[in-house]
Amino acid sequence: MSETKKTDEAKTDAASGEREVLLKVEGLQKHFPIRKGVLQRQVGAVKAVDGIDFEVRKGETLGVVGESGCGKSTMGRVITRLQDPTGGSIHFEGKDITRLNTAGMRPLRRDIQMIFQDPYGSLNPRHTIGGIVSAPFRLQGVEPEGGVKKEVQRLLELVGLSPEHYNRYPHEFSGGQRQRIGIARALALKPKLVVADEPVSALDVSIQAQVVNLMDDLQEELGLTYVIIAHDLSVVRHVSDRIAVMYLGKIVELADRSSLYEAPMHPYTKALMSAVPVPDPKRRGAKSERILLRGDVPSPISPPSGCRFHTRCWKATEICKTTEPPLLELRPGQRVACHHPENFADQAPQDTVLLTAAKEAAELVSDKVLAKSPETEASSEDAANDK
Ligand SMILES: Nc1ncnc2c1ncn2[C@@H]1O[C@H](COP(=O)(O)OP(=O)(O)OP(=O)(O)O)[C@@H](O)[C@H]1O
Repeated sequence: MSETKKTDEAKTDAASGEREVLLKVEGLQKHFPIRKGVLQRQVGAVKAVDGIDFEVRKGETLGVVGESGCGKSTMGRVITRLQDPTGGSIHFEGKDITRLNTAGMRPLRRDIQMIFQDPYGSLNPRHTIGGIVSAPFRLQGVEPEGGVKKEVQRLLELVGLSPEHYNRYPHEFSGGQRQRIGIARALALKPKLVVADEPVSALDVSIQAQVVNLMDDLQEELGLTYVIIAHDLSVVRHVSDRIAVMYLGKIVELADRSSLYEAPMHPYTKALMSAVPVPDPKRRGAKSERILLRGDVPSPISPPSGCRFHTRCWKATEICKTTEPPLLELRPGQRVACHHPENFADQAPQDTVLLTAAKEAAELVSDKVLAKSPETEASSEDAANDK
């Protein structure tokens, strides 16, 4: 994806001012029960989201990244209350919305909106664009000033479409245009929080940046707050103020964008970052730093003990298998859950013997990466000696 318009400095400046908290999530869980037999007894649960804490401040963009199956979409659906959480709490503008029922949530539906990944599936093909974008007004019984049609046409212009598109049907539009229609619909009621689940991943790479830029411009114009979910960092890297990295239902790192890019601390973050192509010619050697993760994300039905990433991590030692690392603020604005973080002092220096899985994982990591931290270097030597 090409560069988005905003400069790094502008976003960093915006992030640095402490702003009011709009959304606060504590200990959030979403477990899907697995039932079996005639009596449909519960025999287990898919722990899609398994205890996460974060806040979103007014006017900021929080990017949420992680591989497929890490629980990002579930998190998005739970914080917008499209699904009920199993545990934990969600506060919006200081109000506890964790257990609000449909009627209780109705007024909040104006303030919290969601944009979905699939611009083809999320628009009803039998409805005109006018009908689709005006639906929120009908559902909420809102009559905008100047009438619905005028407001819808204004919204279409706002997202870069023509007001003449009002009577057309979704099939007449390209993927990028359809996503603009989805954005117009989400913005109709002037929401305070927009949760966008993979908003551009179904689109052609050439138009991904256009849609992300549009969202960025609209944020400035309308004072929106975003949570943008993506499976890799390339989409969110230029527009996020802060980024949360999710792995198997947990947040493993949460940091200001610049801290995350300059010095990622969780090995999983580092692996995700190494998968993003680097356009900078000065870093031509970067390709050799690519970290390949072995296998898929383990099952969220029975996640690995201790640190959930230990089965794929090249730094994992015994403590990683036995003790879950807490999400700690190791540097201001950078929270990490790791016993052996990158770019920071080892949190369990006494524990140096690598697990077998780590030795195997290390084979997929270039020497350059392993050599970056003295602790890893020592551990990889141990691994080599162990063989
Ligand atoms: N309704 C459901 N019932 C049972 N399991 C579910 C349900 N929804 C999601 N899951 C499971 O929860 C886990 C997390 O899924 P989720 O879609 O939230 O992940 P994700 O990180 O958004 O991945 P993707 O990018 O593929 O959507 C997966 O193992 C998924 O199979």
